[in-house]
Amino acid sequence: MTAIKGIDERRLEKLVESFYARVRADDALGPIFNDAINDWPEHLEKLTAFWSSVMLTSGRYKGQPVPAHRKHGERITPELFERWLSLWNSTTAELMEPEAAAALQAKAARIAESLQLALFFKLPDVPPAKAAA
Ligand code: HEM
Repeated sequence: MTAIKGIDERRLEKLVESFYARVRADDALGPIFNDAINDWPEHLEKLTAFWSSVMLTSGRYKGQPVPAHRKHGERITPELFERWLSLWNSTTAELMEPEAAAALQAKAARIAESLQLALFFKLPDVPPAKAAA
C-alpha cells in the first residue's frame, strides 16, 4: 500500500491521544472506557500501534479486537458505534489533512461494521424440518 499523505506515526499518536480524550469526556462512551481501562498510556500506545498497522501496514499491533469488545458486549450498542464514528469523523477532520482524514474515516467505518457483525449479528433460528408424515 502506498503511504497516504499526512499519515505517519507521530500524527497517528496525536490523533489517538486527542480522540480518546474526547471519548473519555463523552457522556455515553466515557463511562465504558473509564471503567475498562486502568492504564491509559498503555491503551493509547496499543491504539496507536493498531492504527499504525491499519494505515501504515507496520504490523505493530498484535491483538484481538473482537474478544476485547465482546468482554463489554452487554454495554456496547449500535447507537454507541454511531457515536464513536461521529466523534472519530470530527476528530480526524479537525486534526488531519483532508485525504488522510477521509482514509481514516473509511477504515474506521469498515472496521466498525465488522466489529458490529461479530458482536450483534445472530443467525435467525431455523425451525426444525417437519418429519415426513
Ligand atoms: C461503540 C464503539 C466502541 C466502544 C464502546 C469500544 C470500547 C472499547 C473498550 C472498552 C476497549 C478496552 C477493552 C479491554 O481491554 O477491556 C476497547 C479496545 C479496543 N478498541 Fe474499541 N470500542 C468501540 C469501537 C471501536 C472501533 C470502531 C475500533 C476500530 C476502528 C476499535 C478499536 C479498538 C482496539 C484496537 C482495541 C484494543 C483491543 C486489544 O486489547 O487488543 N474500537 N474498545
